[in-house]
Amino acid sequence: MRIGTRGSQLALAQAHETRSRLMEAHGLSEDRFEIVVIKTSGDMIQDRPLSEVGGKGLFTKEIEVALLDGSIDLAVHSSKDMPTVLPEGLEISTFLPREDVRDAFISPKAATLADLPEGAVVGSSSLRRQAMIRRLRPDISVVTYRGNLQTRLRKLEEGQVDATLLAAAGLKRLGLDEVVTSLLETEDFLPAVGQGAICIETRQNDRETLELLSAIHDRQTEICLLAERAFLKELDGSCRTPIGGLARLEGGRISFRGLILKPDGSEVHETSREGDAEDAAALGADAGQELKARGGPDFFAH
Ligand SMILES: NCc1[nH]cc(CCC(=O)O)c1CC(=O)O
Repeated sequence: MRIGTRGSQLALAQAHETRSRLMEAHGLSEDRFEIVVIKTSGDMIQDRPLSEVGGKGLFTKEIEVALLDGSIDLAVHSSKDMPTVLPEGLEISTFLPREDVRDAFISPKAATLADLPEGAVVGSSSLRRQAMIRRLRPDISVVTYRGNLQTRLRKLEEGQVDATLLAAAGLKRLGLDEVVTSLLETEDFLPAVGQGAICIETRQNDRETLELLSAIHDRQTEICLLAERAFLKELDGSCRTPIGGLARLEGGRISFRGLILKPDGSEVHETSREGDAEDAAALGADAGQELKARGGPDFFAH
């Protein structure tokens, strides 16, 4: 079985986690799996914010080509990086149990975002994080900041910025939890849709692979992601719109919160829904439609 992945350290950690879970679930040895590293356009472009190049899909296209032509059998992704519309013939069939969904605050200068001194510089490449920071701390200057996790942490150490925000889940998977200064609670700082959830993309009707994967699938995560991705799909018009969304499942009930922001943080529209787990997708879509209407056309125009 061939497992396709990007070559970043985070992507490799996620591919290894998937392989370990498959080995354990089925009592298979490591040599039954080959990890195939695929370079994507997103990996090759390092000098510009991805939102300027075309955003989502940049980390998946080449991998999806490999899935479709049969050179890999499954592809491991961060749900957060997945477009809401997939190529014909492919599907997200599997979600692993979700990691911590929160954003982590990392700084040698302050314990929390609120404690940063006036005029501090925060590095982030995420439009959502940039807009949320500007909304909470209009005095802070936000600079665009790309590169892999290790590069970003080094820039922080070198003092090029005073703080940065990264997904707690990615840091955990890399064994870098100890760099986290504090965690941003989701009440104040809503994560990206899909944050913390590894998903697996497969060919539709590839029975053998789907059967193998069903043993490691997490239904709870799938339900939450159904709501979040349906929400995102309604708003997807522009990848330059900062969007946050999070669903939680408890006792068969789903609760969802979503928001859209202006990039400068000057305007925000937030909504929430509660309902039956069975209605996850409809509930997310409904929340997305509400925010789309409230934001109006100019909210999404750039
Ligand atoms: N866009 C990059 C990306 N895609 C997924 C993660 C973290 C892992 C996850 O959310 O599952 C990250 C890095 C980050 O946002 O800090």
